[in-house]
Amino acid sequence: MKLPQEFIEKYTKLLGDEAPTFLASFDQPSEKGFRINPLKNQFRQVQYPLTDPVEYTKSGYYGTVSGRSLEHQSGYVYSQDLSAMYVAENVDVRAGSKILDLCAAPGGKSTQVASAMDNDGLLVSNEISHSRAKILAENVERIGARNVVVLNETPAKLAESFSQYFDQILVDAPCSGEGMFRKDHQAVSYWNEEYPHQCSVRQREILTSALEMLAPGGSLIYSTCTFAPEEDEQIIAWLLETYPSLQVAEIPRSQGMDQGRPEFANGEPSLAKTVRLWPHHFRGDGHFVAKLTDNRQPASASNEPKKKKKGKKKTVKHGLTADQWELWNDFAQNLAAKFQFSHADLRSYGDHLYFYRHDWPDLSKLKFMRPGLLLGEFKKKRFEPSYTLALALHPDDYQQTLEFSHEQWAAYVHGDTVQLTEQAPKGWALLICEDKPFAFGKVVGQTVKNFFPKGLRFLKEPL
Ligand SMILES: C[S@@+](CC[C@H](N)C(=O)[O-])C[C@H]1O[C@@H](n2cnc3c(N)ncnc32)[C@H](O)[C@@H]1O
Repeated sequence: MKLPQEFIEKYTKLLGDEAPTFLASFDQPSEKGFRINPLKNQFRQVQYPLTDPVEYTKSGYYGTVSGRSLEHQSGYVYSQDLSAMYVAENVDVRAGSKILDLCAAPGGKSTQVASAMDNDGLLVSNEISHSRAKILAENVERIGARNVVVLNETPAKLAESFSQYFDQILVDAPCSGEGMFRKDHQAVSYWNEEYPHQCSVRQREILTSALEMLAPGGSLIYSTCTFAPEEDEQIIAWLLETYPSLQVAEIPRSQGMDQGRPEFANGEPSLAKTVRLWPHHFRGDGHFVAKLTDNRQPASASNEPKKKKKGKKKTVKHGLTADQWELWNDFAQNLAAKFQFSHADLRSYGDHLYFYRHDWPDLSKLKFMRPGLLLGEFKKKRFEPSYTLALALHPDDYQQTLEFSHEQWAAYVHGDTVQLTEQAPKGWALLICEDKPFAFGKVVGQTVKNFFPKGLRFLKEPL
């Protein structure tokens, strides 16, 4: 690969004797990884070998998965770079955690955090770019979590609504992407000597908003996929100087992971607790990760803002009409107990119905892609369950199921109507292939009408 001359000179100066191996690593092929998804039933039953686990993760494996496989479509696997999957492992998931992933698209880290949360607490997954936020929403939907809200906001706008709200914030910052050079040759063409500095200005802005949203006693995980000190150790040094309540936390390092380099910034010794994944030492493309904890006293019950006195009962915005409630209940009779939501936990936006817990914060002033789990759509006098809901179900969560062969699955995801060999009960059926729920279909006689979302249809990979 032809690297920019200034890049070669910069890293030759920074790394000395090590520079030639570092620079040569850009000509090595990228090694691939994927994660399996514990939110799914029988989540280890996938066609991909689980013989080579990634030791620093709970659900990562070395190997390649196809984006056009049953496992990928139904959210059982997620392809992810080996260094990227280290980042979210450092988020502490606790009971009732309130977590923000501020720069979240396409969703590698959000899906990993959501899988670990096991539908408990709240994950707000945000992306500033609308087109990327759409992809983020699709990826989040596939994994079948019920506790994720997908927003499309600027960090500053979010900070207006979520002052000191989150106990964990992940900032996987937009960066100069030097760790992407191997995979994305175009990333090399964007690079110039000034680029890391320009990125660092934006990173400070993003972090300023992030810190406004961090609850006292919470933690911030900051990561980039670049090697530039301006965007890595120097950003952490700036955070420590600007926010005296922050300190760098020790995070576990596995084989091939290096300590951060205090000498790349102001020499502050605690910068050695940050972690560098260099491509010439580690099997991934490269990352920088730091965890900072805030040592202000967490708000206790006694000093939390007092609840407003009882007065007029607030009407829930976007509550359901009586007709909508009845249509939903007709459908929900077929669902397992964990999907019997109370009226207060449902919201309708236009004709769309969402599960959104009443104790989650008000989103009405924010741009959202997915305000909670999309359950379905009201159409005239009927309720149509969503694809997203199908992906959040286990086979025994819905009464009427239909087992499809792999060929029938391939036809369905391509958008075809599927003929059955015998009659099945009329109405909605949860479609299942190899024990994996993958969509809803509507049965009429011996035909399953296709409700696979048009924009997601695809041809399965050639065998
Ligand atoms: C490194 S990527 C995030 C990758 C993601 N965390 C994942 O694991 O899939 C950084 C993201 O930050 C977004 N971004 C760009 N400018 C931003 C800004 N000013 N504030 C917040 N996010 C920004 C980009 O659109 C991009 O999606």
